[in-house]
Formats: sequence, C-alpha cells, structure tokens
Amino acid sequence: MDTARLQWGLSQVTSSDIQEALAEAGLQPLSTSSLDSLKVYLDLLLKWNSRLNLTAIREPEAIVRRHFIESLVGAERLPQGIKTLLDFGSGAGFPGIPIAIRRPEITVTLGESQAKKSAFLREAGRALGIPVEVYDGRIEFMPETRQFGAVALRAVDRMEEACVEALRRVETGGWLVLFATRPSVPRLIAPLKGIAWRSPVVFAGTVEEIILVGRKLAPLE
Ligand SMILES: C[S@@+](CC[C@H](N)C(=O)[O-])C[C@H]1O[C@@H](n2cnc3c(N)ncnc32)[C@H](O)[C@@H]1O
Repeated sequence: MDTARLQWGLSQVTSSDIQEALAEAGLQPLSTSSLDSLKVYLDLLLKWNSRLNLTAIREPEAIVRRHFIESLVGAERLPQGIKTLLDFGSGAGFPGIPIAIRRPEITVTLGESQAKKSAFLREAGRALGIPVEVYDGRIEFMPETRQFGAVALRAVDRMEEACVEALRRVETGGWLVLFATRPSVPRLIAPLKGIAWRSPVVFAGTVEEIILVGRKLAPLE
C-alpha cells in the first residue's frame, strides 16, 4: 500500500476495479459517470477518514467490497416506483450515497446525528453533484409529517428501537429496508406490525448478512 497516496486521500483503486467488484458480486455494470462518482466518493472518504474516523474500515479495497458493494446490492434490490428514501443513521453515507448514484430517480435524505459525519455528507453531496438532502440530527426529532417511500437502516445503534422509529416515517405502501444479520432478524421484526416481508437477499460470500425488504401495508395505529 502506498502510504503517501493514502495520506492524500487518493487510492489506487480505479473505476475499472470498482466495475470488476460489481461484476464479481453479480451486479449490473454501472455507467462511466456513476463509476467516476464512486471513485470521487472513495477518494473523499479516504481523505476525511484520515482525520475524522468516519468508518473503521480504512483499506480502499475493503471500503469498496463492504460499503460500496453492499449498498449497491441494496440499491439494485429496491423496488421500482420509490421516489424518496431516508437513510436512517447514514454515517459516512451508506447505503444512501451509493443508492443516490445508482438510482438517480430516488431523492435521498441522509439522516445523521453526529455533526462531523453530517458535515462530511454535505461535502460529499456537493463534490459529487448529487441532490441529496442531509438531515442533521436524531431521526426521533424529525417531524413525523416527513414521510418517505422507503427508509433504509444499516448498522444503526440500538437497531430494534431504530426500526420502530423508521417505520413511523415510511408512507403507507412504502418500504422498510433492513441491512441485518440473519440471526438478528426475528428480534428486529417482532415489534414491526403490518409489514409484508419479501424473501431476504443474501450477500454473495456470506451466509449471515442479508437485506430484508418489507412493504408497509397500512397506517400505524
Ligand atoms: C455504525 S454507524 C453506521 C453508518 C452507516 N449506516 C453504515 O452502514 O456504514 C451508525 C450511524 O448512525 C448514526 N445514528 C445512530 N442513531 C441515530 C439516530 N437515532 N438518528 C440519526 N443518526 C443516528 C450514528 O451517529 C452513526 O453515525
């Protein structure tokens, strides 16, 4: 690993390396401009991560494999017709930013309570020229009148409570999208009523990590 390049936030991962990783994961190829956006995002993330510790994963190849690919699997599996999506606890932008790149028809809101991370998310939106909204604060304080066609959660602290909060912000007929491990699913979905769950998507190369998508059938009581 070339430490000088990493220090400047420039990785040796190229757009074609990203395309290759997509193919290995069985994902559709991306356009040149989407690949370029992912590369800009990767370099920006590495640059900010060296000072702000936005993600514990530091190796560029591992960021692509874990964060980009998982988020893009989610993006590909989101049902058609979704117009708005809230990424609940977006952190360094996963899965929200790759979803905004892969599914430009969806207006993405990145919800993040830590100021340093929401500052990074704003900068990433600007650098990539994508129209993401950053909601700077805890989602519990977001007015419930804000409703979304989908709410996605990945690796959020106190995930059980977060799922209940998230469901309040899914419009009727909209989708809850959980990035979870298989053993955690019964505990996560037990308090969530009135959802029709689809079969989980299992990540290639793992047996435990899944994406679970469910449709909210009726307003909450
Ligand atoms: C472990 S990180 C994961 C981030 C990202 N989703 C990912 O998969 O890489 C969880 C993030 O959720 C944020 N978070 C946790 N609870 C939240 C809440 N109630 N409202 C907004 N952000 C929250 C934390 O600040 C943290 O940045």
